[in-house]
Amino acid sequence: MSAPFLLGKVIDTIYATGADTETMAASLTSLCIMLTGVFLCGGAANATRVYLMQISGQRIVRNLRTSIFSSILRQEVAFFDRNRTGELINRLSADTAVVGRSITDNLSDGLRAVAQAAAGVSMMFYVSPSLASFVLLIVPPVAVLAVGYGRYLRSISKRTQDALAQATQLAEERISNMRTVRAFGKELSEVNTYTQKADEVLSLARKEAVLRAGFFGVTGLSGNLMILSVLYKGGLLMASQHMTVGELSSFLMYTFWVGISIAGLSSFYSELMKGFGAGARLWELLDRKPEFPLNEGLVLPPDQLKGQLEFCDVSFAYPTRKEAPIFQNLSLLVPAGTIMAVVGSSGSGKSTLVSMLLRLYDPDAGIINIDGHDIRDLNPYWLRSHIGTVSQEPVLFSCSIRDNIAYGAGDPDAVTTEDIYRAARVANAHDFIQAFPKGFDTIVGEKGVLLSGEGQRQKHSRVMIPSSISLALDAENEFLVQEALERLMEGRSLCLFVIIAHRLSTIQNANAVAVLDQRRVAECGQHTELLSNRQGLFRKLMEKQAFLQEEQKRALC
Ligand SMILES: Nc1ncnc2c1ncn2[C@@H]1O[C@H](COP(=O)(O)OP(=O)(O)OP(=O)(O)O)[C@@H](O)[C@H]1O
Repeated sequence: MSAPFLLGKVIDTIYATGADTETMAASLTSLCIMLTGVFLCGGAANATRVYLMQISGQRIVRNLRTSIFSSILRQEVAFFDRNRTGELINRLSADTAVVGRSITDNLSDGLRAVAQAAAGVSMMFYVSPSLASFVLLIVPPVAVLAVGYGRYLRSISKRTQDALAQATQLAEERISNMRTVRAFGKELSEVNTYTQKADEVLSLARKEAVLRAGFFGVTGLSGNLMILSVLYKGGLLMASQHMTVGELSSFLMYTFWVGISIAGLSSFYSELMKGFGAGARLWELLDRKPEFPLNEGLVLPPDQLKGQLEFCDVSFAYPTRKEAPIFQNLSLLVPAGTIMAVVGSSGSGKSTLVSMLLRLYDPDAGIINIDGHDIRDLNPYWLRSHIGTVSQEPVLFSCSIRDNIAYGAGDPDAVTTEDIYRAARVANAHDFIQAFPKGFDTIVGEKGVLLSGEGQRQKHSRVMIPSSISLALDAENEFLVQEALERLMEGRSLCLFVIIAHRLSTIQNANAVAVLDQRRVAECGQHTELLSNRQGLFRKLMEKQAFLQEEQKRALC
């Protein structure tokens, strides 16, 4: 006897024979044994399913996270001007978690619900195709409703994740600039701003809850409608002798079964749509092709790299501020083997010049050449590995000083302790690092300004750009940094230096000085020559500088 009829036949037999208590007991016992068997097997299968889904789910999330992180790190620098740290971190942690949930546990539950529903519906059709067709008339309107609901849920989920990303962005910025927040006594107002952002997330979550409740209500109701229609239509069929009691009872059971599966399916569908919403930005990130290649292009043999640098008619505006050009038709030639100091008032574009040389941004017009090669033809990875920079913002990772110094090397694992000491000595940092109780093993915090890890890397540099020696440094540190730079410049066979400098002592080491003003190189020549021009910009700049330093000194006294 075929399985779908089995249960119906058992009930029919009991009903038709007016079964006595023993027959009833025997039937119930065999039913219990069968159910216990199914229950135990089901338990073991379920446990295996949960375990496997958990493991594979975590693996999916891990793969998603690493692919996204890799995609983020490949993007051009302008991408990071548009997408801020906190937001990206949120994508990496929260969005991937939501997507992970929707495709792991949920997918397994969903597949089970689909299989259960499919089996239930097949049984219904097997027992009575006409009754099944009638009962399932409810499905098309529910399906249409589900599509609309799914779309809306997806958009809400996307908005929720966006709002969450903004909240994380705000928190990240404020926490990482805690000193500024404290200095201005902005703690309470920042808490209020964050609360507003958190409220936005809450109000979207509320909308989602209402939507979900509505949808679950409708699917629950549709299950009940199915049962009512079975009772109504099945009763008619039974009265007209087209259906037996057993068939109707078993049909009813399968309808229950399908009703429960539909509840499972709704939950699966909701989670899936939520995952799609949260995943929208992740797919965008994954699919995004960086505007610049990372490691493609021309690599010059070492003997061909002389170090002549030329900016020809360069015009540039930051992609996020196209309306405010930084350079217009800027031209500058730095012959090989010379040291060029670049000076200019704050905001005149000194750092931008360096960013362009490092090919973090491409000019909107004009060309930047190194030894006659347009830097757009050169391999950016190779180019940067030959340019050493000393940043005015010493960026340190939260690990030991030793690891921070080694980070600058091509292969940090190959760096010896002696290399690290040498780099620290060159950077004038060896003695004060040794003075820490844990020396080079001292753990520095995020942005724990102690020293720059570039010493290592500069060993291999042919072009070097120490950027602004910050005025904010106190007198002693400034002297140490100056001295370190001079030491770096002395003992090396570098072809070209571009120094971005404020101090005359640094500028004096240069063969020529370029003064940036009004989006171009306003003056260029030897520093003595430029200083002798009383009306010249350089002269004015240096006078202002001297005045500021005098002020600073007085403030220190
Ligand atoms: N990533 C960026 N996106 C948009 N604008 C930027 C960006 N970086 C710098 N700017 C703007 O470009 C202009 C030039 O900045 P840049 O940092 O190159 O000047 P600078 O001469 O190095 O200044 P300072 O001496 O103060 O360091 C400034 O108006 C600055 O606000």
